[in-house]
Amino acid sequence: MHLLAFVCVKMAQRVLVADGGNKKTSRVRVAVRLRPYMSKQDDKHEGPCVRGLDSQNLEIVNWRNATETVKYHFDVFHGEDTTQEEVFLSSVKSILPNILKGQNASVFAYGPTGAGKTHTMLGSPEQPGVIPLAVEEVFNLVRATDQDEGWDYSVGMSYLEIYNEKVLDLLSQNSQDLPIREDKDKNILIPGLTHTVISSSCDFDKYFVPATLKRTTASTKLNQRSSRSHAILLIKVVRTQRPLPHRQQTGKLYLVDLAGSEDNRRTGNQGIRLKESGAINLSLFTLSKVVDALNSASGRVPYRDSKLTRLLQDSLGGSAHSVMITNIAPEYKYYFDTFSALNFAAKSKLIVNKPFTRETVAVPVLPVKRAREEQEAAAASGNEPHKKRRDERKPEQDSSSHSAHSLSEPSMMDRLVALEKLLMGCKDRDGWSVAQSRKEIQEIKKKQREFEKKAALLSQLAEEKSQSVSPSLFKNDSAPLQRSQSNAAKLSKQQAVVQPLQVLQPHQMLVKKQSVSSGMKERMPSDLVEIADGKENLKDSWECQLGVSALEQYKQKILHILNSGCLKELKTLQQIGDKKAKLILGWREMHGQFTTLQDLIRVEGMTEKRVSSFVKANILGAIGK
Ligand SMILES: Nc1ncnc2c1ncn2[C@@H]1O[C@H](COP(=O)(O)OP(=O)(O)OP(=O)(O)O)[C@@H](O)[C@H]1O
Repeated sequence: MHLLAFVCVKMAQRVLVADGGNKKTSRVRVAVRLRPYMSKQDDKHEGPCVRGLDSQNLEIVNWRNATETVKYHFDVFHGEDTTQEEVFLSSVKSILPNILKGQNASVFAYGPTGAGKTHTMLGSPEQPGVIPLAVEEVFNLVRATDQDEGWDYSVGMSYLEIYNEKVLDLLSQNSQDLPIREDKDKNILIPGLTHTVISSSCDFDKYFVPATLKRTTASTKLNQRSSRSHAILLIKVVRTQRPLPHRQQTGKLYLVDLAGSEDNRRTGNQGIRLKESGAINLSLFTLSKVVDALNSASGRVPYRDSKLTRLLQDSLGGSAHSVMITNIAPEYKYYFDTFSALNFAAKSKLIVNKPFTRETVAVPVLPVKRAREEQEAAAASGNEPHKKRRDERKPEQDSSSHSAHSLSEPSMMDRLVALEKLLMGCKDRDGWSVAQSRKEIQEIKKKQREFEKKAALLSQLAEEKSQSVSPSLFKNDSAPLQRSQSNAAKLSKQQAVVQPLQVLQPHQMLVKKQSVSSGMKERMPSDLVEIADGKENLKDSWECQLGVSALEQYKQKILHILNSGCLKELKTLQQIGDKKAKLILGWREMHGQFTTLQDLIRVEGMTEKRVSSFVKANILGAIGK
């Protein structure tokens, strides 16, 4: 053999074979699973607030008008009686063959805490969930391949959790926070993450079961064994062709059990639980922003804003065949979480991925090329030169325009970490300058504008869709979905719905006691009045004295600031500090406008009492001015 040829063969490298021309699109498939009704979760015996209509449709009571329902349409609806096997067969099984062809696939469970995500993904020995069933199916598929086609298969696994924004290896004894990197082909890599080759589903259990026991869980008021982290299991199938040039295809399957979105008023979280909850909600908030950005085709998708979205980059708007299973609970105490989860699921089904096969072949390369590729491989594994590492921190899009700022300005991640500190009530304000704050608000406002544009588009689409849906689709012979009659009176008070102020006509009220004195406070005493019908509705008499229309005008003014105010304007409101103003901006970005002041109850940290006090302080403050 010629010496040069020998060197070249010795230097053979696996290079990527692009098949970009074959890219087909694949919409994210969205399934919704309703957990069975649990009477112990319904201490007020109100019955369910949501129910299935058929295999794709469901309805939930409309919180604005309890006599109406809001209907949703998904790829699949799994009712309360659906078995684990049925969920697997109808939502997951069909995407698995793709990973044997070198394509990526992902299944992730989303939903409020206690709604059944872990049950769906993990299950129990008696009722195995998506993870054990999918792993078994992968081995079945490998066994069923035709040996004569000349491919060898190898299956491996990695397993990690994202806990308090740290990536921890569940297959390692002493895991540190692991870095996330992206190679030149946009593959997300975690240098240092354990990859274990497995030969059967029994072999899988050997590693998976003890690792799962290490996952961070804790008891909250809503779930005795609540997952406090996002768990991501990666099953990697590598197939290598026996004859030269040894083509190699790698398919990855991500099985994700997300931590539940949480309302800390109901979970009773405090201390460490509250801190975990802040991290969970922040990453789920970023997930929602990613979905919004993908739907609005707005250019930059904020994948890098949380570790979760960075790792799910390929599943949402990337190259994976993705299935999202949204778990919901039927009891009224989950009502608003269920409503948000359904809205998130509805917008996720608009996302389109572009799956394709990533293949490498062994080809001879010249030493100079090898040197460059080695550099790139080093970059991916984190051992690159200093300059390269700095480049990696650039935002995903438009790197040229950002690079000039990269040295002087903190990254989005840094600012989010600072925001996270604030959300967690940490007093450390280092690196949180006015300029940064302002810049962040600009970004939030920009996102808000995009959101509004998208909301208009979505409502237009929804309208078009509702016109095109045949009436029989929502045909429903069952009795209307309503709260149990015996509790209806109490319930109107528990829902975040304000009774129209007109019902509080002065002639209907009996003044129980009234203080007589002068001055601002005395003009608006907080004495109690009783509604003539003898019900428990007690109202501050300052509201009565103000008159219905004046009161409504003040409320509308406050609502206007809540819906359109920037950070500074929000902070002009009584009882709204920096932290609360940011939470309001965040809520607006996720859910749009507040319909009534009572909607504020849905903002983290706001209780019914705080909302009342906020309304009172602001109206009295405005009158006093
Ligand atoms: N489809 C179902 N059938 C029977 N029981 C269920 C079902 N879904 C959930 N459960 C039960 O409901 C409880 C809460 O479920 P699970 O722990 O899976 O919720 P989760 O969404 O993972 O909550 P978290 O986010 O707090 O971890 C568990 O006791 C679980 O066994």
